[in-house]
Amino acid sequence: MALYTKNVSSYFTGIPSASSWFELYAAFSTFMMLLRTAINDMLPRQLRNLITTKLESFFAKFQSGNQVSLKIDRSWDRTSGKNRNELYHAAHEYLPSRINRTYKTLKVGKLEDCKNLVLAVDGNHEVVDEFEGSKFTWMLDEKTEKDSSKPKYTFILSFHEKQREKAMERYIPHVLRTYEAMKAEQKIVKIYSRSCDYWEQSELTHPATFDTLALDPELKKSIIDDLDRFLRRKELYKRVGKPWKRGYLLYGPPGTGKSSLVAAIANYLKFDVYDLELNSVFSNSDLMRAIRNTSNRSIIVIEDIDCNKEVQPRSATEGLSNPQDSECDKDGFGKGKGFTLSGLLNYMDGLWSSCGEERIMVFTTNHKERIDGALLRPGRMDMHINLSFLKGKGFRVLASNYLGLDGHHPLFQQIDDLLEKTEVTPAVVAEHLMRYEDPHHSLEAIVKFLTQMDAQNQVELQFTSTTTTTQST
Ligand SMILES: Nc1ncnc2c1ncn2[C@@H]1O[C@H](COP(=O)(O)OP(=O)(O)OP(=O)(O)O)[C@@H](O)[C@H]1O
Repeated sequence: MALYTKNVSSYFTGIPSASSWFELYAAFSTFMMLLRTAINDMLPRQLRNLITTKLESFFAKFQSGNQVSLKIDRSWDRTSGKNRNELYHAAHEYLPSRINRTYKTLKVGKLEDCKNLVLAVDGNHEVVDEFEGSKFTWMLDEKTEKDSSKPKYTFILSFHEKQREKAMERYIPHVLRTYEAMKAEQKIVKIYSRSCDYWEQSELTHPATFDTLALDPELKKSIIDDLDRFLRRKELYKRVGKPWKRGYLLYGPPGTGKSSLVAAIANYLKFDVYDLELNSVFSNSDLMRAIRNTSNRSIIVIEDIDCNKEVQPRSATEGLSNPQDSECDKDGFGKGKGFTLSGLLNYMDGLWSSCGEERIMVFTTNHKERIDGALLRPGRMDMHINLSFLKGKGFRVLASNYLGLDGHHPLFQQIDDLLEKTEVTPAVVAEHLMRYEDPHHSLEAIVKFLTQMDAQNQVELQFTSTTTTTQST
């Protein structure tokens, strides 16, 4: 025991004092600072980066056994009909914004219909993203399967298994949130059109806004108010058990601004636009898949709905359907035997409530009277917006847009009077306003054009009344 006590005390007497430790620490810190400065001064940055990368990949080899890999396919499940994988699209947009020194090759392009350069992750190279002190490695994998000519894209997300919880609960939600924020911040409004079974996206470049639309100011205000109210009412829709969606019917002659209004709504709400051509839909299940694969906060546009025989008044198409079609109509969606009005109605009524929120559905037509009454009722088309011929107040907007005339002009009154007497679309007047650079010349040309139209109308009117009188005598 005595021996043990002696040994222990001699052991403690060998330990340096606290001040010695501090001296040692200070010397070590100074040495490290000098070393770091020397390395920074003597080695070029590229060489330093190379050394760091090599060291990282060297140590990574020893950790690969603990790596977890997640596969993020572009399509989730083709058979279920809900195949758009939001996480894939989020990664696609998010990763180019995280390019750092570990990223060596990058796809850069300038698309015809996009304003900015587009960046994309190149297959074969990793992108390492740091989040809360942990590394998450992404890789884009491209495979072409035997029975398909189209390549299949998959993102592989790898991380240390210790980070599993962080990845699932914080990192992936962070990627999705960042993607949503980027979309809102960068104001990238997309337009999607269908190609085969996919929605192909491009940037919506249509510059129309509510400011540039030549519309009656009261109508314009009522549309904006309706949109704002719709956005505010999430809770109300939930409380009353209605799907959070709104349907608009835009009707009026060609060239009165139906497509421009869709673009103005999209630019105002920052909602993506899905341009659904019913002629490319071959069955109810096809229609269901197309609508289900649209994202939240979007506008689904079905243009020229009267041109699709399927949505004309049912009396007009009664003779066309075959027994198989009516069989598949019972549930609204058949087994691919033809697309029907009831398929569309069913979808609008209830089914889409279970998949997605904040949807706006816009139908456009030049002939409202040709549309089946069932489609027109509130709940399906909540607001009917008549886009008509140009009148004085609308003309002021065009004069401001095209000629920069914001105040008064002596010819305005004459133009207003002529517009009251003629039926001319904003598209035609806009076309005339483009012809001259001088505003006064432009307005004179408009006066001349409208006067001619008015005179022609008078002649036609006279001719019609003469013919009617002759017939009756
Ligand atoms: N109300 C409007 N305000 C401003 N510009 C308009 C308006 N209407 C038409 N225009 C001009 O005319 C062009 C064509 O208009 P737009 O395509 O929006 O009409 P539309 O009603 O959708 O026509 P269609 O029925 O043939 O598809 C627009 O690009 C725009 O320049």
